[in-house]
Amino acid sequence: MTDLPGRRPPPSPETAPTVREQFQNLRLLGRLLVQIWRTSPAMTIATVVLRIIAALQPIAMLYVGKLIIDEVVRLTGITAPGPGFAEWWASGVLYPLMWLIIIELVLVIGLDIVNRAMGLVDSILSELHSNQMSVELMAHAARLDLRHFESAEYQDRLERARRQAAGRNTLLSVMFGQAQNIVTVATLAAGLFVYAPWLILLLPISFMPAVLGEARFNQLAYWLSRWRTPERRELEYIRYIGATPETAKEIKLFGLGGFLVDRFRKLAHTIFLENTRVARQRAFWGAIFAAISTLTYYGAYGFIVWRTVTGDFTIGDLAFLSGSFLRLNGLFQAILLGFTQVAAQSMYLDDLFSFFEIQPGILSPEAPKAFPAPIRSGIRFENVGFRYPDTDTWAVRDLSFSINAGETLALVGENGAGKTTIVKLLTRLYDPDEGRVTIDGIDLRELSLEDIHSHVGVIFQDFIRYSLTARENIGVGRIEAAGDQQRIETAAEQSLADSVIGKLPQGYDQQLGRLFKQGRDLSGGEWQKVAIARAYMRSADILILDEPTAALDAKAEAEVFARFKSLAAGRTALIISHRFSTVRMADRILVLEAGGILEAGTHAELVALGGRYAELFELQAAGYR
Ligand SMILES: Nc1ncnc2c1ncn2[C@@H]1O[C@H](COP(=O)(O)OP(=O)(O)OP(=O)(O)O)[C@@H](O)[C@H]1O
Repeated sequence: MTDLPGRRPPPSPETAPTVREQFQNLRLLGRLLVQIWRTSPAMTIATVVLRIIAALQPIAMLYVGKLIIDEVVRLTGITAPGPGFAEWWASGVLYPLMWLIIIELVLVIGLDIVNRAMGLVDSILSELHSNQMSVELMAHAARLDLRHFESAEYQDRLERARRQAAGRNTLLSVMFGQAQNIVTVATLAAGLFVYAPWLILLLPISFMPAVLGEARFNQLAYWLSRWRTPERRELEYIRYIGATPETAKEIKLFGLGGFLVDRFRKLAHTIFLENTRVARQRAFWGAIFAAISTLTYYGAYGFIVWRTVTGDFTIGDLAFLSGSFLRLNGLFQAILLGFTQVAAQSMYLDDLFSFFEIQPGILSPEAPKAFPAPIRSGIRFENVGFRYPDTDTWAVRDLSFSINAGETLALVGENGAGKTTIVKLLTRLYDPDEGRVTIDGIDLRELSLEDIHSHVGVIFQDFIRYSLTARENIGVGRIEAAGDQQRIETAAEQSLADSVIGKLPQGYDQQLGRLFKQGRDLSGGEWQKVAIARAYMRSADILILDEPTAALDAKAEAEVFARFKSLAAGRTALIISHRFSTVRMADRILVLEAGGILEAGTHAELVALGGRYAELFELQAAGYR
């Protein structure tokens, strides 16, 4: 289907859910209704009441219409009270007709008012609901594990759920409109039943084929769209890398603009072709099914006309019955369309609700132990083994070491040796598959996550450059203290970010990043100083710096670490760095290789050992000679 590498063929209809499964999806509407009710009970009641009023209007109109016609027919049969309108009026025979016309007028004006009020209530309710959904979605996503965010499958589900949260606005009015139409149909059908019961039987014949046909196409369209989620995310991604300040430099210099446009065009076109194929089939079968229902209508119409000719029905009855049959037919079309929309959208609702069913696996225990502050003995990794989900190689295995209380430990090792993984295990972003990590003998899994996070200050190598003000960029390190200027300034001094902020035209109020107007970008090293200040916002017992100084110049790094050492005095600290000038300042150094420990000791001991550390140190030192 596509000439792009690695692309999958579209799904075959056999793998798609059956019509029955699709009907089952309708039960999700119940959940949706509960949510809508929760959004605003008053608005929900208002829309229901308005719709009941609107639903009864058609039968009332038709019946008044019938009475008017019958009255006119009756009046044509009586002896005229006089030649002019004045005589007719004075005789009083026109009064019933006048009242009937006034009632019809009130019904028409009333419906208009009800419809407008309904539109207003629906639009308010659906916006409120959509906002609430987005908030609940963000809140739920925030509870999930890092594992979820690092998996493509989860990203697909999140993307589908997001689309649903934002795009389900019409579902609400369609669903309520459906209920309204069904009430109208019931009243009209009851009227029809009184005159010609078996006509009712014709109705299902006229609309069933269309319902089933539409249901099938909906499900195809849904399946296609679901199947294409990875491609849609890829489209988003291509669009993103093609037009952001972060990527512009490289895209321009490598001349990748054309390549990206081409890739986007091909992918978008493939999706377009598949969608139009379904749309074309749907249009064709839709026309056939519509013709079936029209034929049925005219069959019934012929029957009613015949019964009127034979005198079984009055002219008013004819108007009432043909009008109500015509409306029923129109309503069935509307219900059909609404049903297909509701059924289609309820499938998408599954995407939304099933996202809420994803549960985090890393949770605080029911009765967490108290965090051992201050730490007395230290942190221990005991035979720790860990594999990333969906991989079969161990990122770390049989790992045992300790970081003594108050000690600064450095981790060194080649790329992929497992350094960042150790940090993720130590902060319980992941749980080990084997062994355990303890603080003062307490397994991390016995502590509350909040405690762990508030006692550990971490800055990762891929820290976030928040497009917020300088103050907020530091304040987010301890969100409860984000308004504490004194604390922010102290953290900035400790990380040397104060000199960076001092040079900004608006100081701490300066918007950083290039995303927003008046934003000011910083150099890589300057961003790092700001990020390190975030770690200092916490009076954390454990400080972790995962290669945060890579972009700092040599002088700045020496200074940052001198401060780090003095601040870390008494605190337990872990640093990861590829620079030996930094590493040698640590109290003890672990050399990692392929997820295990190769060597351990102080700088002097390791150099004396003449092993891997000595070799790597020598290599780097030689570069400076
Ligand atoms: N989210 C992930 N999913 C699957 N594998 C991963 C993931 N993150 C890391 N790995 C793998 O786990 C191993 C250890 O990675 P880790 O990030 O701990 O290395 P590191 O020592 O910090 O490397 P670097 O010096 O490059 O930062 C590597 O083989 C890596 O490919």
